[in-house]
Amino acid sequence: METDGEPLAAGLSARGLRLARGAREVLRDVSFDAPKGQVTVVVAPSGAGKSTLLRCCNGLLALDAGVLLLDGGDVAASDACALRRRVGLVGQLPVMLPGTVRDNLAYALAADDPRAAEPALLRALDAAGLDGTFLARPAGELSGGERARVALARALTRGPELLLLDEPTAALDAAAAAHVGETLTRLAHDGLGVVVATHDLVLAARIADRAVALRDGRAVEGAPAEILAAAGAGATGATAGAAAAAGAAGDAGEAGAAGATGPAAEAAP
Ligand SMILES: Nc1ncnc2c1ncn2[C@@H]1O[C@H](COP(=O)(O)OP(=O)(O)OP(=O)(O)O)[C@@H](O)[C@H]1O
Repeated sequence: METDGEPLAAGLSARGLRLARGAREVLRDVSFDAPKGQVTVVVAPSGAGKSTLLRCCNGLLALDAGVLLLDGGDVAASDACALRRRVGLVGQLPVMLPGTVRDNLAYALAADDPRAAEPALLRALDAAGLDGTFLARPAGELSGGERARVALARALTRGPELLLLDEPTAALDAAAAAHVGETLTRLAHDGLGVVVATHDLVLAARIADRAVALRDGRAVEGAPAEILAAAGAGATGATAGAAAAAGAAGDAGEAGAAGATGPAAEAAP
C-alpha cells in the first residue's frame, strides 16, 4: 500500500489526519489512499470515527492536522461548494427534503442543468435500484430502505468524482444490500472513487478492492481479506460469522454526532 509513499495522483490521499471531537482525539494519525476506480472500505467498531473521517473528506469537518488531497489538490484549500460537487456524501441517516423524489434528486441543480432532465434522473434512480415511478413519490412517505437508495441516487445525480457512503446498507434487507453493493462496484469500475464506511462485513467482503481499519484513531491498510478477517475477529455474532464466510469465498475467487446528514451537508447548493 502507498501509505508511506507519495500520495496518489488520482483519487483521495489522506496523510496524518488528526481531529479531536470534544475531549477525545478521534483521529490520531490516519493515512490511507482511496484511488478512483476502486472501492475502499473503512471498517471499525461503533464510535471509532468512521463518520467523522468521511465528514473530513468532503470538508464538513476541518482537520486539526494532516492533509487530504483529492487528485493531488489540498481539500482544505478547495472552495466548499466545488468540493461538495466533486465529493458526494451519503450520510448514515439521510434526510429528505419536503416534496417529491424528483425534487430531492434535482436539489442543487439548476432547472436547465442537463443533470436535472428526466433521463438523467432515471439513470440515477436505476443505479440505486429504483424505477421511474419513484420520481413522483412524496419523499416523506419513503421507507428507510427506499430513502437510503434515493439518497444514493441524489448523490449520483450530481456526477461526483468521489462518493463517500456512511453505512449505506444499514436500512436495507439482504437483497437490497446486495444490489447496492453491485451498484457501488460498477460505479467504481466505471472510474468513480468509492469509499464505504460500514459495519457490514459481508458487504465489505463482497465489494472491497482496498480495506482500511480504524484502530485507536489510526488507520491500518492491508489486503481486504486480512483486514476484514481481523475486523470479524473483533466482532460478535452472526455478522462476524457471515463475514468470515464471505471473506473465505472472496479468497477463493449529519446533523448529529452519529452522522445524520441532510442534503445541505451532502450537496453543494
Ligand atoms: N459533535 C461531536 N462532539 C463531540 N463528540 C463527537 C461529536 N460527533 C462525534 N463525536 C464522537 O466522536 C467519536 C466518533 O464518532 P463517529 O460518529 O465518527 O463514529 P462512527 O465510527 O461513525 O460510529 P458509528 O459506527 O456508531 O456510527 C464518538 O466517540 C462520538 O461520540
